[in-house]
Amino acid sequence: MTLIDGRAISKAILEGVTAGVAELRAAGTTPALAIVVPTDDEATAWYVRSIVRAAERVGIEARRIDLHGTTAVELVTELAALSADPAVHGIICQTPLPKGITLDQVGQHIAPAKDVDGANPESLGRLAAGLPAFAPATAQAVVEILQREQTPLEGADVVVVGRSNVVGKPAALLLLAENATVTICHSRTRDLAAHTRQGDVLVAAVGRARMLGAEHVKPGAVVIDVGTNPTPDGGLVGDVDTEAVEPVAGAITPVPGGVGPVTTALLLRNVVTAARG
Ligand SMILES: NC(=O)C1=CN([C@@H]2O[C@H](COP(=O)(O)OP(=O)(O)OC[C@H]3O[C@@H](n4cnc5c(N)ncnc54)[C@H](OP(=O)(O)O)[C@@H]3O)[C@@H](O)[C@H]2O)C=CC1
Ligand SMILES: Nc1nc(=O)c2c([nH]1)NC[C@@H]1CN(c3ccc(C(=O)N[C@@H](CCC(=O)O)C(=O)O)cc3)C=[N+]21
Repeated sequence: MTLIDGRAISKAILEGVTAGVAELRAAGTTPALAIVVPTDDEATAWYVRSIVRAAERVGIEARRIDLHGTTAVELVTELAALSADPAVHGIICQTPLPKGITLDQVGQHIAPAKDVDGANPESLGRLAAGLPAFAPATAQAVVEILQREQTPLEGADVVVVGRSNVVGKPAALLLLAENATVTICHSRTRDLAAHTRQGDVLVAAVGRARMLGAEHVKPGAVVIDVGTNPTPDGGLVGDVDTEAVEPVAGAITPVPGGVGPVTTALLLRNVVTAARG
């Protein structure tokens, strides 16, 4: 069983990002990311700090805009202003959003060219149509990890558990583009384990601590655990019961140290892509 090292993958991606930033700066452009934070959620705050830290290291300017308890109108106005600001190349709007506001709604006001976390439904549509678009960084991280681990995807049976617009759905579209045979499971799926046991690759994006056990995993499968569930003692666990699955799986991403750090690196890579225009 291989424990996949997400931090090492993140480091390798960030080296490429640093080189890309240097090129842009030499040509007179300082790549800039706007991070809109409409929540005081603690897990989100951690993610934002980690984006800002990584951005500083690679030379990307990170502008943080705190809008706790904002209204839909205020949020949309801010996203539209950032979309029109030539000094801003990438925009990410953090979730969760205040009650009654959905990311699909406000995401429409992020210009697709700056939509580095794929929040605009237009970006998701373009992704589905096979047109160039930014995918959410987390969904990209799933595929990037599989590719770097040299997991064959063409013709492989890949099972994604979860169908959110941020993770499950775009991850399934990206895997389909790699010619995998993709099954998407969700809360209404009958006999989840019967499906997940077919997966040469299993992607868990549910948001339920340690929900998937040994009975859900095909022997030798590569398991990508996207879940980041806070524990009462301030820790973090995935959607997969890693200890139970270890004797069955071929490889697995740990939580922490798996998909999370790769997500941050890919978000910044997207900013460089956006800044290149
Ligand atoms: N590492 C990272 O970078 C990131 C990690 N995450 C983590 O990934 C996880 C998923 O996030 P997100 O997609 O936003 O979550 P959502 O809550 O939006 O979606 C969860 C999905 O899981 C499905 N689901 C819920 N319960 C079950 C069940 N019992 N059996 C099968 N499917 C079920 C839901 O089905 P239905 O559609 O039917 O309701 C839904 O499609 C969370 O732990 C989140 O913290 C999220 C973003 C980034
Ligand atoms: N629009 C939007 N896009 C997101 O991608 C998004 C979001 N909103 N809102 C919040 C969630 C959460 N999320 C994480 C990313 C990285 C880690 C991460 O790197 N975690 C570390 C550990 C953190 C710790 O130890 O506490 C790791 O997994 O190794 C965690 C969580 C992205 N999210």
